[in-house]
Amino acid sequence: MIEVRDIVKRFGGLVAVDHCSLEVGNGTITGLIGPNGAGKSTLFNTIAGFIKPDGGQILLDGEDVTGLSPHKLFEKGLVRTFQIPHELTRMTVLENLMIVPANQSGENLFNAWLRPGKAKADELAVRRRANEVLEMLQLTHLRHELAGNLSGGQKKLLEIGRTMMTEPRVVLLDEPGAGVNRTLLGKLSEVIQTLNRERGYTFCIIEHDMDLIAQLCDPVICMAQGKVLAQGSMDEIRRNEAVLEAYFGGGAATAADATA
Ligand SMILES: Nc1ncnc2c1ncn2[C@@H]1O[C@H](COP(=O)(O)OP(=O)(O)OP(=O)(O)O)[C@@H](O)[C@H]1O
Repeated sequence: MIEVRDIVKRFGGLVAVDHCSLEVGNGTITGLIGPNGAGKSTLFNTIAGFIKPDGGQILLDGEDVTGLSPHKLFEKGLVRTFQIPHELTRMTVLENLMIVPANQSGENLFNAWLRPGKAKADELAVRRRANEVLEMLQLTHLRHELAGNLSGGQKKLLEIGRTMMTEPRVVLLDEPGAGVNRTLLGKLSEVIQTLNRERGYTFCIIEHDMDLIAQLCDPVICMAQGKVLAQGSMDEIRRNEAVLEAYFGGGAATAADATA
């Protein structure tokens, strides 16, 4: 689904992504791990169009999409989740979902005036979709709550919910488990797995919580110093010497420690 070919990204003299090549297979939940500063977020932002690479190519389903804007990539079905922006924290959970669909003709004042019936029908369809998403995320009881009042885990669910309003093909998730309690983490994994199995979403997930990665992801790709160091199942990654070296710099730790 995504092919990263020889991507390079420099910040001044620092090479954050260094001739990195990897693939995210269609229908997979691919994990991206690696020590701090390995270049994971920079690569993510490059794939999602927020950063222009200094070299290399990104292919989406075989099409060269290198350098396209996030907006164009979004239209092509590639979405990167973000923290709920500050302005949206003062809107309700339901409103946060309803403002996502870009092509809702009701948004256009002229359209609403010329074709009020169509705008109304679109709004109803979006509302129905938003309610389905809330149901699936078990957030229905919070639909009129301000997004800013949600817990960290509920906000993460809402971030994923916002991607579900547009039926994307690939979702890039940056640390979905960060700051989320165990109960909601279970819910979050369940939602990701359901979207993957039942709706065919492909996921690429950056995560430091190795339990979550082990539970969700196959394959797992480990980056270090801007490059891919190893790829395989979580079991293979746990046993990989180069991965250990990257995490511990040759210390006496075991592979289990590196990925625990
Ligand atoms: N905007 C920027 N300007 C300058 N340097 C940057 C910028 N963004 C990232 N870097 C540097 O690029 C390198 C890779 O950073 P990146 O955030 O991609 O790593 P990461 O693997 O996501 O790390 P972490 O797991 O800690 O989030 C780091 O050395 C970082 O300091």
